[in-house]
Amino acid sequence: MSVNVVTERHTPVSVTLKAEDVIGLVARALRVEVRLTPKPGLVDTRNSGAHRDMDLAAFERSTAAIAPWMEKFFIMGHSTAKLDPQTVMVMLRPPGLACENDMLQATSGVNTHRGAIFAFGLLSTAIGRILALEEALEQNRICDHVARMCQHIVARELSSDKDGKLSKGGMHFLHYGLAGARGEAESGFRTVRTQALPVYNRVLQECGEANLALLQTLLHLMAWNDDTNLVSRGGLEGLNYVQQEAQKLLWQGGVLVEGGIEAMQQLDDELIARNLSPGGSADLLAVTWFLSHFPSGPFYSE
Ligand SMILES: CC(C)(COP(=O)(O)OP(=O)(O)OC[C@H]1O[C@@H](n2cnc3c(N)ncnc32)[C@H](O)[C@@H]1O)[C@@H](O)C(=O)NCCC(=O)NCCS
Ligand SMILES: Nc1ncnc2c1ncn2[C@@H]1O[C@H](COP(=O)(O)OP(=O)(O)OP(=O)(O)O)[C@@H](O)[C@H]1O
Repeated sequence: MSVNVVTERHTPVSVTLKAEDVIGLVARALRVEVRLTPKPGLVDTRNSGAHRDMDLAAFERSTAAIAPWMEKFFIMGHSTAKLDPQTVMVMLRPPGLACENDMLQATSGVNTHRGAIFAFGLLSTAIGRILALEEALEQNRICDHVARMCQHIVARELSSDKDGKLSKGGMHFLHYGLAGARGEAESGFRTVRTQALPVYNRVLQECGEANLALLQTLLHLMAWNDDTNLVSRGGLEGLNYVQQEAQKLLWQGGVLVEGGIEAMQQLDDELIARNLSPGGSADLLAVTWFLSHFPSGPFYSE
């Protein structure tokens, strides 16, 4: 199957998308995200953000360990294309957990990419499914297939207290109605489609610098994404603080004005001091970069 894939410079090139292309694109998305600097509270080339147990090298090892799994997700999506999408979701759990396990092996037990594995496992499966169904490989269609696979996942996994105790994600949902990574996937990455991709495309077109476009997109994600990582670390107060600070910076022009990069560095220092890390927004930034390589296509209602 031949599709138009857009490079960083947004030059459309015609390629044949195979499993190894998906592995390569996911690995690049994770590396582009972690190396982007300065990211407030997150691991980057400037520092390890608010994380005492991980660094850039751990992210590199983790990326190398999880990228090959994307082929398995892709093949699984391809070979189960005739099955009901919610059945596919059930089948994804064992390889999803095995991939998490490989990540933990590579990082000596540190969670570098749990959220990212969830998002990219679903995206790789959706791409395999779309190719098997001979449908168009477009952003909105890929997200629509993710949404269908994840239908009812929030209600099923976050509303019930299994064995009488709620998970961390379950607590966030019960106390604050925040559905985290599952909610974003069930909505077909709504925050990415409606906030992040439009900002990324606009800034890239206006200034032609991918790094600036990514940093400005990260600020938008931090301003509007209900990141449960921040709630885990700083409660609702921590989430509100990061959203308000990111909104303030955006009002001043974000990284696109003079002094914008220095302001990001200051926010980085602030988040480190408060032990806050917007890991969910970092995951969605990588998803944005990944999806930007596909044509948008028409919108599908849920
Ligand atoms: C859903 C997962 C991520 C469970 O995690 P948890 O209960 O801790 O959920 P929670 O939403 O709190 O956060 C997990 C991670 O998601 C990311 N995240 C947090 N908030 C958001 C958000 N709003 N949007 C996107 N990502 C987010 C962060 O990186 C965070 O560390 C996942 O580990 C899981 O269910 N694994 C089982 C394997 C599986 O079913 N895989 C199938 C697809 S591969
Ligand atoms: N550059 C990055 N720096 C830090 N976290 C990131 C980065 N990119 C993505 N993340 C996401 O952030 C999550 C890790 O955050 P965190 O360490 O707060 O989670 P945790 O293991 O649940 O918490 P804790 O460290 O308090 O036990 C991962 O799931 C990962 O997907």
